[in-house]
Amino acid sequence: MVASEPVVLDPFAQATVAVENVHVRYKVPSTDAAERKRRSNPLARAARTVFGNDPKVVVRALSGISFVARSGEQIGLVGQNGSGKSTLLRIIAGLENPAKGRVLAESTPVLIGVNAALVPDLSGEQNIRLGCLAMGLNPEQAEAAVPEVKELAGLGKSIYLPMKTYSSGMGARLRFAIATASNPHILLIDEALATGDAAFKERSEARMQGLRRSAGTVFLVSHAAQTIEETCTRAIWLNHGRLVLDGPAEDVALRYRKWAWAVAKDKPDEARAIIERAFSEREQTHVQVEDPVRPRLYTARHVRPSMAARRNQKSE
Ligand SMILES: Nc1ncnc2c1ncn2[C@@H]1O[C@H](COP(=O)(O)OP(=O)(O)OP(=O)(O)O)[C@@H](O)[C@H]1O
Repeated sequence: MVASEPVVLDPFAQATVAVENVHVRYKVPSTDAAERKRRSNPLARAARTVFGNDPKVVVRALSGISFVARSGEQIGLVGQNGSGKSTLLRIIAGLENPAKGRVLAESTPVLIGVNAALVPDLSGEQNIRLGCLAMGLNPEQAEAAVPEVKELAGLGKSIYLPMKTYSSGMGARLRFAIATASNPHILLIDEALATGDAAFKERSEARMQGLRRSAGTVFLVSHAAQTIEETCTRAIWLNHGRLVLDGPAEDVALRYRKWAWAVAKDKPDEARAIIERAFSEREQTHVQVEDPVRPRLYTARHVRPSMAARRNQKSE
């Protein structure tokens, strides 16, 4: 009997984004008096008193984040305030460089609200054209996208008014509609859906489903575990910049909700136990992207005739 071959599943099949051991640190001034005392020698302390500079502390926004996103996945990022969700989106969008590690994407990721260079003095309609051009559409494509973006934003006559007159929710709706107009393969959304009303939520969810069908990858940051459960296929839970759990959206959202409940009810031991259990059960993803090895090209001056060829030359 012939032993059957082990089946090797390719975890990178249809990969759209690979995040490889990403670390992000910020060096920021701190007014903490204890920090001031602990960190400085008398000379530095005297200099700070004179020049008024606060000592710098390092904030570790992300520590060793690794995962691979694939086509058709809608990935929710959950975690408490300051856990690193927005930082991760900015790193994927290429707006910041990690201190260590790297991100590879198969096409340009579009981050809602930042990539679209909108101008407050222009009307919503003019901003649609501008935003579409900024995302790489040509003038004809931008013009053709206007009606659909207007309809998705659903701002009525306000679309003809300057954007500076919009409420934050109206601005968010327009940004969402513009960002999805270019049919990005990789779409990054930071709480955009939370700002819309019920009708807009329905339309934007339908639009996101359309994007998923067209084999894109959507990242969605939300504090609401329910939003993640309802709209995502997979979820990543971040805590203090570390990846706690990465798995099916329902499973991750359920555990995150239990943890948030324990925190809210002031049960730190229970909350810690939930995090530790999640850490211990987590399957560590090790991402290592192999750079293609370029064949070395030798110029003619490096090509030396073989010994035999040289002997033949001499004997002739
Ligand atoms: N530009 C920056 N300079 C210094 N520190 C920063 C900067 N941006 C983020 N941080 C810090 O990095 C950590 C992660 O912040 P981030 O905004 O990614 O968290 P978040 O999970 O998106 O939070 P929230 O849910 O409140 O939006 C925080 O401690 C924050 O203070």
